[in-house]
Amino acid sequence: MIRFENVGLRYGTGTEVLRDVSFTLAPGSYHFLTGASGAGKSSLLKLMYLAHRPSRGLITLLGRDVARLKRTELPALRRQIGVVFQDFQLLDHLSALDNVALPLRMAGVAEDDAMEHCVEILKWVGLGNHLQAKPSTLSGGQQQRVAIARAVINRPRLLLADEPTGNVDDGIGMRLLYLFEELYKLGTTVVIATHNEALIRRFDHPHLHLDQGRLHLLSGAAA
Ligand SMILES: Nc1ncnc2c1ncn2[C@@H]1O[C@H](COP(=O)(O)OP(=O)(O)OP(=O)(O)O)[C@@H](O)[C@H]1O
Repeated sequence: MIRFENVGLRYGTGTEVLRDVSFTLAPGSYHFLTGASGAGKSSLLKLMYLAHRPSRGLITLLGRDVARLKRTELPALRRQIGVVFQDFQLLDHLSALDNVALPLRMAGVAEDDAMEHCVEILKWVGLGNHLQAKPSTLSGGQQQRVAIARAVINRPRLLLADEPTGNVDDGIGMRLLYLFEELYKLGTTVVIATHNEALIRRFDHPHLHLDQGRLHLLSGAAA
């Protein structure tokens, strides 16, 4: 699913923020991505989404060597990936419901089915009373949940989420993790960056742990 070999990333002329990162994620695996603030978690997720190119090393994503990928091939690859980054990238002229429906409409899903599914998922993330709200009228935590609903709605092959429980209380955080768990059970490969030790202790998944730009794989029980 994802293979990194001796990957390094530097921004501009600065020092490397990721160094000699090597790992393989099997299809259908679930990993938490942990590490102190500034350790490089967001940078690693952005490499996995091809929002950044590595300064060195090899990345294979969904069976494709990223270095050989043409720019025109990028959108089709990204449509197989659900992402929740820290800036939620919602479309402000659309309602919460229409933001979540976007991936389904792009995939040609029948409108009635799409609506039913979107309403259901927005209710699950606690936004049943905000279906028609524009993102700018929602709180940060609510916008984050719209972004999460949009990322999971079409059962992506790969789900990447950056601090998805960062702006919500523990009850909603647990619901979100159950949502990711459901997706994982359906075969999605999941990588969740988080600081929330209390929540992730409830789920026994291995950790990709970043420490000063270097990656260590920790088993769920040891993490
Ligand atoms: N666009 C950028 N330009 C320059 N430096 C950057 C950029 N993005 C991140 N960095 C630097 O890269 C390092 C890793 O940042 P990153 O955001 O990946 O860490 P993080 O582990 O996600 O942190 P946090 O938990 O606080 O979100 C930091 O030193 C940061 O200052």
